[in-house]
Amino acid sequence: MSFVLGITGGIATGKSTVVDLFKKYNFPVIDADIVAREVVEPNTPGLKKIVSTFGEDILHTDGSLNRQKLGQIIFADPKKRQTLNQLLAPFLQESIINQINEARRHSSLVIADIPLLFEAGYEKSVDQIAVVYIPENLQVSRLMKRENLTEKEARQKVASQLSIEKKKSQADVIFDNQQDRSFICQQVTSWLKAKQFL
Ligand SMILES: CC(C)(COP(=O)(O)OP(=O)(O)OC[C@H]1O[C@@H](n2cnc3c(N)ncnc32)[C@H](O)[C@@H]1O)[C@@H](O)C(=O)NCCC(=O)NCCS
Ligand SMILES: Nc1ncnc2c1ncn2[C@@H]1O[C@H](COP(=O)(O)OP(=O)(O)OP(=O)(O)O)[C@@H](O)[C@H]1O
Repeated sequence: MSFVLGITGGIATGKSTVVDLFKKYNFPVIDADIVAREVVEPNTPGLKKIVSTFGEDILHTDGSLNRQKLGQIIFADPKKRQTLNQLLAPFLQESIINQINEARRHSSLVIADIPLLFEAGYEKSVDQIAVVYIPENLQVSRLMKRENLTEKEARQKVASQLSIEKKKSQADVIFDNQQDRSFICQQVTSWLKAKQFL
């Protein structure tokens, strides 16, 4: 029986940093952000639904999705964000669950990197949930730095998700990313050893 560890956290709390460590140990990773790109590639039913809801203006001239424009719309408007989430949820869920099941056949440990794990209800699809945690003010400052945003823009993005404190309170495992990368690396390695995956 293989074990599925769901990894989540808030935007810019360090999920990719943690997931990269699992990749270094060669554990398979399902990345929900990649799946979210695949289901809206040109000529997919997902993209057709987006166009029928948000209009042709949401496309680049080559017919691909203008992600920046859609991001600007949905991070500023909770109703439109909910519309997009509901519209994509079935496509995302089918693909994520299929990929998890496929990876389970080849590995004793499967990592599912799902930023919106709690918001989208994937709790039952994984065996344990790890939350990559930093306090909100640090989250805002790392996000501002990474994406060159103003504080207002960064706080708007952070507010579009369940708060990091609520996520932390629902976690089975907490990876604390407030210090340097060697500290988070130690926590991941300890978890792998405790679970006898190393
Ligand atoms: C709005 C979109 C087009 C923006 O694309 P962009 O390339 O700029 O960002 P990217 O996809 O890399 O997402 C970056 C981060 O934004 C956050 N995020 C993405 N979508 C949402 C959302 N609907 N609500 C809250 N936060 C979100 C996540 O933390 C994610 O890791 C894109 O994020 C999208 O299609 N979102 C809806 C799909 C979704 O729910 N993705 C998350 C999978 S769990
Ligand atoms: N321990 C750390 N110390 C300082 N900076 C860090 C640390 N961990 C990550 N960062 C930086 O913080 C930012 C967010 O990290 P990362 O991209 O891993 O987060 P994420 O949760 O995957 O983000 P998103 O979901 O938004 O893609 C990046 O610019 C990264 O370089």
